[in-house]
Amino acid sequence: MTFLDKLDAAWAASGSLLTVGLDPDLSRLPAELRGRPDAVLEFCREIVDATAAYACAFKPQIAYFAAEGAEEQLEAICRHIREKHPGIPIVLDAKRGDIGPTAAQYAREAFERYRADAVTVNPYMGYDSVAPYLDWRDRAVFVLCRTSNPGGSDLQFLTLEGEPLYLRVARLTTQVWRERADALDGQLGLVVGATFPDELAKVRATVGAGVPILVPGVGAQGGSVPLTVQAGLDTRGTGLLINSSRAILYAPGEDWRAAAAAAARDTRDAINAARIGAPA
Ligand SMILES: O=C(O)c1cc(=O)[nH]c(=O)n1[C@@H]1O[C@H](COP(=O)(O)O)[C@@H](O)[C@H]1O
Repeated sequence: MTFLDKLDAAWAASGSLLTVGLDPDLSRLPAELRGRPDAVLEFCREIVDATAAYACAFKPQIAYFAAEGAEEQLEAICRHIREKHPGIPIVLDAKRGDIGPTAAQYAREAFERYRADAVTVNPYMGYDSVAPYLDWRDRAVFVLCRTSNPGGSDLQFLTLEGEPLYLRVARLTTQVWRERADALDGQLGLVVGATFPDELAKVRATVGAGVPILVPGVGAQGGSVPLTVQAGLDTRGTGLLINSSRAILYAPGEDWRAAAAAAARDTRDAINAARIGAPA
C-alpha cells in the first residue's frame, strides 16, 4: 500500500483533515504525570487515544522527544499508534537535510526505527539529499516549502528568475525531482504554513491535485482555518493535513484528556464546515 493509499483511506474513514501534533513539552504536562520516567509516553498515548476519532494523521515532533532522551518513548508511541489505530498515518516531523549517505541513515531512523509513514525534510541541500527517502516506496516525504514562521520569508520569498523561491521548491520537488526519482503519486508532499494562505493557494495551483500538503499553523500560531481550507483543498475535496499541536495538547479544562478531545473535535468540525462550499 502506498502512502497516498493509506492517507486517502484515513481521510475517508475519519472524515477529517486534522493532523494532531505530538509536541510533548515536559513543563506543560499535567501535574499527575510530572516526574514520572514514562511521562512523555503516557501523555502522548492518552492524547492519541482521546483524539484518534478526529484525526487523519498524527505528527510527532522529534525534538521534543530527543531533547529529553525520550527516543524510546517515541518508538513506543509510534508502536501504539500502529497497533491501536492502524489506519492513521504517522508523519515524523524531523525536518532533516544532509548529504546522500547521511540522509540514508535519517531515512532508516524515520522509516525503520520509528516506522513512520512519512517524514518532513528540508530541501536546501538539493535532490541527492532527498532521494534516499524516496527509495522507500511505501513511505513519503513532506518537503518544506513556505513555512509558517515569519523568518521563512528571509529565503522563501526571494525571487529567482521571476519566480518566488517557495514556488520553485514546489515545482522542483513535485515535478522535476518526482520524475527523476520515478516517485509514486503522493510520495512527495509539501509543507506550507496556515499563516500564509495566499501562498498556499499559489502552491496548490502550481502542484494540482494528488500532492498532499501538510499545513501547520492553525491554533497556537493563529492561522485561519477557513482561509486554509479555501486555499489548499484539492479538486477531490481533500489533499490537506492541517496540523494543530499545542492548542490540542494543552487545551484548558479540568480533565486534560477530555479537553484535548474537545479541541480536536472542534478543529475537525471547523475544518469540515469550511470544506462545505469551498471551491473545488
Ligand atoms: O514541519 C512542520 O510540522 C512545521 C512546519 C512549519 O512551517 N511550521 C511549524 O510550526 N511546523 C511544526 O508544526 C507544529 C506546530 O505546532 P503548534 O503551533 O503548537 O500547532 C510544530 O511541531 C512545528 O515544529
